[in-house]
Amino acid sequence: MSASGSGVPNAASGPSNALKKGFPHVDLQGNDLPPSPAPSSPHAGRRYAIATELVFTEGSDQYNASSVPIYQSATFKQSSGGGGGEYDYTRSGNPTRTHLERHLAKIMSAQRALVVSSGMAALDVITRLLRPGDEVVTGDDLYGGTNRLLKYLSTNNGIIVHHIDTTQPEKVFEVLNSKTAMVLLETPTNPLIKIVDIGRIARAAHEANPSCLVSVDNTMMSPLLLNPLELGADIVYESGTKYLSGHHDLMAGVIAVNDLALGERLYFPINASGCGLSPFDSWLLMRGVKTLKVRMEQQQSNSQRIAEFLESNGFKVRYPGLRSHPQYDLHHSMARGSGAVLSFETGDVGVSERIVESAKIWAISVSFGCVNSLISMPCRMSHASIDAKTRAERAMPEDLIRLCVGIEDVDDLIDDLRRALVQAGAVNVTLDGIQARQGTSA
Ligand SMILES: Cc1ncc(COP(=O)(O)O)c(C=O)c1O
Ligand SMILES: N[C@@H](CCSC[C@H](N)C(=O)O)C(=O)O
Repeated sequence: MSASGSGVPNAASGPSNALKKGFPHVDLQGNDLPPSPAPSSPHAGRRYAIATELVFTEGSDQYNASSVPIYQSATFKQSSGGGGGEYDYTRSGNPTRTHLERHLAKIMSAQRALVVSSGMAALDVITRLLRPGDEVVTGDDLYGGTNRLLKYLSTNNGIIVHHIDTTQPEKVFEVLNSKTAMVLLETPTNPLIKIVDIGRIARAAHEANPSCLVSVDNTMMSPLLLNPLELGADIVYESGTKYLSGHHDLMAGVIAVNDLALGERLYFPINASGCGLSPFDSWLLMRGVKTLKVRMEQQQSNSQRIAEFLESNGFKVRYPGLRSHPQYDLHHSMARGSGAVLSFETGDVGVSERIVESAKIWAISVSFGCVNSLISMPCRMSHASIDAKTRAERAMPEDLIRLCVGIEDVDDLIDDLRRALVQAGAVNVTLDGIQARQGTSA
């Protein structure tokens, strides 16, 4: 529809070329359009509770579209030969991506957010801040892909990587020094669900080297449950493939910072390499994030019931919602919930394999954060890129089963798991119920 409201563009009375250059908002048919459609959530910071902010957006879309338009365009016409338009080329910037970035910055309580093509692309962008000779201090339980990228950087780019048990801050303090350029933390860790004291380690890292960048992978928690920037981190990043989008229909990575100069340093490699998120995936992620709270709440309450079911039947379960978790208090001093990933041991790799293969509702799949429940064996799947010797040194149980809990009916999930445990021979069945087999659980 034309801005005049007639809906019929008048091509015959279109402006001259000179006029078009002089009036950038006049379209080819001569309609005087509202300003360049750059929909956004322009207010920095949250004004409402997160449940509201997740769905609430304000924009300057010319047609007041409720859902952000997908600007599926590689280039943007300029009003003069000197360029200068808000957007020129989608690798450098795109209105749909900007809309998402501003929305995420608000939700993540950050001054700036950047969205890229995957969680690993986000870490790649962050580690491009490093120079040969720089030291990185990180955990000994990390997502396999993170471990792989760090190994690549230490083998090929002269970065010195220290893998430390970050659940013990004193061990971290021993290696921090003036060359520590980055501390890279995951909490809870994937897949051992270990908890890291972000604030304590961030303070020590900044003392050792004031320009050290403390980066936190917040994928397991999402901004709904944890805001690492508020605990002293400089950079927070997440795989948007997981909870932020929630449906396993896209790959994305999100980086958020409060320091705008740091944000510019991170934007540079995104534009230079071209890993910014595509317009369509930006739109999908924008749609997905609106339901983060309802999804996560259901996933968490299901997880709590499932963790209690397994523990009460004699399995060693790792989940921060269980009082038996050795860092229960630390986790809940930082986070507003326990998340929806848990892992447990059976004591026997063969038994674990049979459980995974006997489950029906639980899909055998890597990843987490989806509305569907997933089951996997990290040592064979998500963490297979960590060699067996390193896995053993880091005490990763080969029989570990990871459950990534979805939004299904929790009784159905428990029934399916119980049946898989029985079918796999993981439990003794008596009139009183089931119990993990003697010697199979810790
Ligand atoms: C904790 C964690 N961080 C980062 C990533 C990387 O994300 P992506 O798969 O979107 O590259 C993953 C999984 O892939 C992960 O589990
Ligand atoms: N083949 C992939 C495995 C991805 S694992 C995805 C996710 N982070 C998880 O923990 O399940 C790879 O080699 O990266």
